[in-house]
Amino acid sequence: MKHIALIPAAGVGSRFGANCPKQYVELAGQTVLQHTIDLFNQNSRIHHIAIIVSPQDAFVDTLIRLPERAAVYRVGGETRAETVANGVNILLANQIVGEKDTILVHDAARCCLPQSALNRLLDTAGHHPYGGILAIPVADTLKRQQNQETKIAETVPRAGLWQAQTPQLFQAALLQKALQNIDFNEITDEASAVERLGIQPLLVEGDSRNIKLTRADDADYVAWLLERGNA
Ligand SMILES: Nc1ccn([C@@H]2O[C@H](COP(=O)(O)OP(=O)(O)OP(=O)(O)O)[C@@H](O)[C@H]2O)c(=O)n1
Ligand SMILES: C[C@](O)(CO)[C@H](O)COP(=O)(O)O
Repeated sequence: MKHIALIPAAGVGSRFGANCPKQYVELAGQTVLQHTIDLFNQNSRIHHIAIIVSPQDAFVDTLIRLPERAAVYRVGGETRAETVANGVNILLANQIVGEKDTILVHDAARCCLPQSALNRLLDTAGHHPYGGILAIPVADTLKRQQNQETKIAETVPRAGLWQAQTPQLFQAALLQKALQNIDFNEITDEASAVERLGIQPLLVEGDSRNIKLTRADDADYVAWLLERGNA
């Protein structure tokens, strides 16, 4: 059984607001996507790294150094879920991944994933038939807003609530089935698609450093984390 990393990198980065998609912004000496590719390339347990970009991507060929274990697939979709579904389909159709091999879906924008968290996910969920995801227990008090207004409707009890991170790891055939015949706009992570099959993936303790570069004001912290190195 092999572990394959699938990196959806077909987003436009509208919340980040740079003059190119945020995965191609340079932080700590190289692009965000290059940092993400390299962190999987540093882990000998990862057999292949599949980078899924949009068919119109104008950056990947010039800005990314591909390690031997990695390949680019130009099958990105309109939504993150569609990008992942297209990626899983092409990997299975071309027998780059077998049905029982695991796929670790990881946001290109989470370029600070520590190796310790990646190994914890592989150790805990790598052989589990229902897979698992990195996540961290919610630490802040949660408020629900009143309809569209910026006033508090209620405080939501946080006990038992976790924030989902990536990687999200599943056997390839299960992930393909979960992403078939669904509304991609309703799916914000792979686990929620698998949950719809009545399956309960594992929650594996993530790491607060595994943040998703989302807005411009995340950039300084992400750059600082990258400069320190990820253990
Ligand atoms: N159609 C899409 C949309 C997103 N992604 C990827 O999914 C990851 C997480 O998405 P997000 O952080 O939301 O990135 P963007 O969609 O680019 O950002 P925004 O929503 O601000 O436009 C990113 O690596 C992004 O490139 C993708 O592959 N295909
Ligand atoms: C998959 C994810 O990173 C888990 O937290 C998140 O749901 C992606 O959300 P986005 O809005 O597509 O960035």
